[in-house]
Amino acid sequence: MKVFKFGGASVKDAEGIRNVANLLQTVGYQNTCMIVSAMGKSTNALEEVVKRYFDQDDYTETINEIEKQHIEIAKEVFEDATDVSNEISQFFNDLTSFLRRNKSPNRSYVYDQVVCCGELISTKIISMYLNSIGLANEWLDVRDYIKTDSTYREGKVDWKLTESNIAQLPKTGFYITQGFLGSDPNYFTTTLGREGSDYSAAIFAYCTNADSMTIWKDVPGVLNADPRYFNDTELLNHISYEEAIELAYYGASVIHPKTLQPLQQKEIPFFVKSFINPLEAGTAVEKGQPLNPQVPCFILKKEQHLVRLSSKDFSFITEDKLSGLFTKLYQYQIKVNLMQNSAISLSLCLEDKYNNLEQFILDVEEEFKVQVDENVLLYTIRHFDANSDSVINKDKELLRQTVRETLQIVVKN
Ligand SMILES: Nc1ncnc2c1ncn2[C@@H]1O[C@H](COP(=O)(O)OP(=O)(O)O)[C@@H](O)[C@H]1O
Ligand SMILES: N[C@@H](CC(=O)OP(=O)(O)O)C(=O)O
Repeated sequence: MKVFKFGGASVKDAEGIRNVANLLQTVGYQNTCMIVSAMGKSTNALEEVVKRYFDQDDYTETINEIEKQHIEIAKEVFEDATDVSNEISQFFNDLTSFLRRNKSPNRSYVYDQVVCCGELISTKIISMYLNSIGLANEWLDVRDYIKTDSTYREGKVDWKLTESNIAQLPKTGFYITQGFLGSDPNYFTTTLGREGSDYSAAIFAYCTNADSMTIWKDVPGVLNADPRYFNDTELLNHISYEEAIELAYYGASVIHPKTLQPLQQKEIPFFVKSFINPLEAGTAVEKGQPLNPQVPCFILKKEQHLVRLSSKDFSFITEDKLSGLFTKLYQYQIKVNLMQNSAISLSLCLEDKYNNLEQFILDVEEEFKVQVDENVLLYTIRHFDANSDSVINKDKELLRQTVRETLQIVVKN
């Protein structure tokens, strides 16, 4: 069994869907489990529905717009789109009636019940389309396979149950299922964190003992920097699991950070390839492979906040104070991407996905003097060399830290 993952960019429109069909015919699709994300940016659009619902704004227009976009794509790829359009409309009717019936004030729970539509619909359209052109496949509801706890928006996988569910699948066949989704013990939908479809693919690869896993991207593979922000990027032909984990952890968004660990555990060969040129080798991630070519790798994380905490009374920032601060950061779901301390101050480069920073600051400013630089940039350079500095505009450098082969620099935006 091999596992393929197609992200939103690969299936964003009719041309993308046709390209996926051609790709499958070119590289083969027998004994394959194919994990697919929502089309294009539909998860963002569904997030808007949730926002409107809780803001008590009209959300039906937004739902109608998303439904229309999917039906238009379906009409472009199917000769007769009646059946698929009915299926699509059914999903949106169910979504609207869920929102009308819902009494739960739990935003994260509602979020998961709403945004799951993106993946459910994209896989339905693609599965029906591939069947219609002779690529016989079976559509699976991933919520029958990937089981999680009830941490909505960040479901924690119950590996034992998930493994035994996926073990029921015959190892031959061509399956199409959703990335990003799971279900909790009550069969309510959960999601695995934004951009979590790479991780879903790794879960399937792990649980099927896959021969390989390939994620198909709009880039030739893993590059030594994100081509959106850096010029003259180079393709990394081979990297080790460890290197890939480090790159993903520091923010190379081409691979979701949770993806590598399950693959590494079973040493499943992992490829990142271009869905535009599927026969090109891309990047191979394998055990013990040295970085090839040996070049510095640049990672940019945007929307960071640099927070400097210093004691008001000149007392040392000791372990007990650090422990209190980190407990609060954990409670507010604020991620620490870099820290540096001195006797009486602590600098933290933070990511505030859930908009809790203001609350955190209010909570600590009785004890600490707090200075904040909002919306700063964090650059990480793995395997930096003497020339690496010149790549980054450091006019407004705020912080610099070197740990072995990794240099990190925080700059003003
Ligand atoms: N080191 C890197 N190498 C290649 N692409 C990168 C890297 N870092 C970030 N990216 C970005 O990742 C994008 C592909 O990942 P993503 O958008 O998550 O794909 P999908 O959602 O389709 O799975 C590329 O378009 C590129 O801009
Ligand atoms: N659709 C989800 C899950 C995902 O992984 O998408 P993509 O593969 O397009 O990054 C999201 O946008 O977060």
